[in-house]
Amino acid sequence: MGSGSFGTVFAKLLHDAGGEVTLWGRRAEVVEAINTRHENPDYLPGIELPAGVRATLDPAEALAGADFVALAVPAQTLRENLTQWVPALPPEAVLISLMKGVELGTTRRMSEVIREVADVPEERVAVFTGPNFAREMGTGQPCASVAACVDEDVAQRLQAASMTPYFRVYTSTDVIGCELGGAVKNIVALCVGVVVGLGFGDSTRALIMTRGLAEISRLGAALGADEHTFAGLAGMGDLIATCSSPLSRNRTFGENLGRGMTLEQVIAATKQTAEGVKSSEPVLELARKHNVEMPITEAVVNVLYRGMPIKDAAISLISRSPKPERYGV
Ligand SMILES: NC(=O)c1ccc[n+]([C@@H]2O[C@H](COP(=O)([O-])OP(=O)(O)OC[C@H]3O[C@@H](n4cnc5c(N)ncnc54)[C@H](O)[C@@H]3O)[C@@H](O)[C@H]2O)c1
Ligand SMILES: O=P(O)(O)OC[C@H](O)CO
Repeated sequence: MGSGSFGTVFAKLLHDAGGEVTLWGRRAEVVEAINTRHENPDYLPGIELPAGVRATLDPAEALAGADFVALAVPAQTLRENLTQWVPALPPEAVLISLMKGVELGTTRRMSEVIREVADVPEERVAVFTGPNFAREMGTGQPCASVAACVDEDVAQRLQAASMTPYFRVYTSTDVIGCELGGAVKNIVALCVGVVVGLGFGDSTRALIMTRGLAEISRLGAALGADEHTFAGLAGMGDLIATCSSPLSRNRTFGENLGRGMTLEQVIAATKQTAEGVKSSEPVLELARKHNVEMPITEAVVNVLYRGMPIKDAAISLISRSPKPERYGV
């Protein structure tokens, strides 16, 4: 459900893994291009989609008879979209979140929004997350991800439905950790982007990534995640990919800010979803509720929403009081 970059490439993956897939899209020209040209020219130009991946504008048609319903809309529109789709959801279908965000206003993770809106038990909600750039997956580059569900059997079913010769899937029952890894790395990538845009090198980048992982782990521990998750694909793996790649929309957003563009200019230049921008405030709110320090997230929020000049935010980070490295973890 959602035919942007990731919804489209996930449909291809499920098809390549042997599934029968129908993709829902909201724009007629995208649906038409997928069905006739086997390409999504707006989001994945140049990537050939299998003829078996069919697209439709009708959510009920896409949902009919589905074993898995994968949700790939922007995190902040999920509640509104899913509310409309609930009457057409097959009663036994597993709902998969592909989204890496936290809801503004409620601080809910995507799986929590899904459970609330669709009124389903946690055993029917899974999360699929890892270091996966749509364009790289779309060209069949070797990649891996994590299929997470509190019910190990459901995680294994999703694993079986998404493994291909080019794509490896691991299972996890740590839904909280997997979701936090995916959502908070976007905020760290925004910060890394700023650092890159300012012209700093790999030492500074490694500093932000490492301390970023420390604050993801602190929040995870406070929310009941398994800290081992953050050393895996959904944690460190995705952090490395997103903070290192020019393909990342979040890193690119930060880089444009670091180069001196105004926030309005960067927003206007960003054509795809950079989840960290809107998720930064709810993540900070979540951290405050649980007495967790997240200085990088706070610096990002200060720059994006509180008018703090980048230079002041940088000084606030580097001049924090001296601490042992394991502080708070
Ligand atoms: N692109 C990637 O490489 C990648 C990888 C892993 C996870 N994700 C996650 O997948 C989710 C979707 O991101 P994406 O990369 O596909 O974004 P995208 O910007 O490429 O596509 C977003 C899609 O949502 C649609 N959309 C926008 N507003 C909508 C609304 N109000 N109602 C319904 N549909 C709407 C757009 O038309 C588009 O089809 C994000 O949470 C992202 O973090 C993306
Ligand atoms: O382009 P980004 O920054 O949304 O990152 C995409 C994926 O989450 C990378 O795993």
